[in-house]
Amino acid sequence: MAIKYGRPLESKTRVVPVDAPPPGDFPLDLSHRPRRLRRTEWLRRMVRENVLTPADLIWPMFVVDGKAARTPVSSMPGVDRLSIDEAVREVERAAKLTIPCVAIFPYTDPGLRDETGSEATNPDNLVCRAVRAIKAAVPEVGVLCDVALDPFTSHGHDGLLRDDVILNDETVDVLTQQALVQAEAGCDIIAPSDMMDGRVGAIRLALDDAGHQNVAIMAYAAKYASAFYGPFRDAVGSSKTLTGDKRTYQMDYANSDEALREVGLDLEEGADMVMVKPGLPYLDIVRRVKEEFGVPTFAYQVSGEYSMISAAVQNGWLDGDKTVLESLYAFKRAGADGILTYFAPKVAEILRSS
Ligand SMILES: NCc1[nH]cc(CCC(=O)O)c1CC(=O)O
Ligand SMILES: [Mg+2]
Repeated sequence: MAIKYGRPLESKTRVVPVDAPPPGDFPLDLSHRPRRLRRTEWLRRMVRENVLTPADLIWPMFVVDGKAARTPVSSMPGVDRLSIDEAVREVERAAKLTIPCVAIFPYTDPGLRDETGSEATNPDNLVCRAVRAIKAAVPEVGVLCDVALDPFTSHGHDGLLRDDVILNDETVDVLTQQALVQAEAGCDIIAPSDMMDGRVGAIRLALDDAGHQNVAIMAYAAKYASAFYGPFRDAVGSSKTLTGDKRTYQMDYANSDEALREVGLDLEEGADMVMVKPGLPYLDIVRRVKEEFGVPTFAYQVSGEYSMISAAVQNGWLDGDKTVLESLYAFKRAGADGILTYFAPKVAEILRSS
């Protein structure tokens, strides 16, 4: 892949200072000169250890009710909420760019949100309608759906809330129904992002009972309670109503061994793939998970990471293409098999043109 940098320093500047020691002291008697392998683009390409391709990308999109509508998410420059017809067009674009999979997140009308997130299990909710339309138009692209109640609850939490406590087992029951309506709509990958205990096993069992043996599960297994999710909550419309934080179910960012226990449990319960989230600040976790389990391991470059880079690019402080490529190569280097990123279409275009 051609990353174009400026001309090499040597060709612009005189390296040897005028009053350098006499030329007889050079060359140094070095046994190793690692720079030899960095000398030219063909050589750098030849020894490159990791490669990023469009097949590494999962493209998250936000859908909204309406027709021919795109509404910008103000805290995510360049990202719009899409009406279903617009989302279908973007998935067609994903197909052309050979992006294998998209992830669909709904902005649920506030009037449809309630205490128990009942819209989550409506077989005709926005997500299910979007999935049906996408699979009908572009069946060759995979569709992943988040399982969690936060886009549907009036309080913005991922689970059922009673006396300020997020109920685990009762929530798992609802999530199982949510997964079923999504699978029924044609979703290929169910991705529980709620961090309730035992939900992967319950969902696997329910999917199998309903004949959905081929629907895969990508567990948000090591999902941390993170401030980097802020812009996403704007996008799905849960930030204004969210009461408190999610630290009783999402992980403490001070922990690392715990991530391995969480991943181990989700795999035992039947997860096909696991995810670490957020992304860049948690590459140590990606590396540990990949080394310990050797299963398909994904990372989510979350909304806050997207917005940080985009804001700096908008200000002219960072070069967008180079920064985005570098950030995604970092995931590959850490051992990720793929990355959920809002930069997916942009990156696929960069990769295609280089
Ligand atoms: N449970 C829902 C969910 N699924 C993905 C994200 C965050 C994604 C992003 O920030 O891009 C969240 C938000 C949260 O847990 O509060
Ligand atoms: Mg867990």
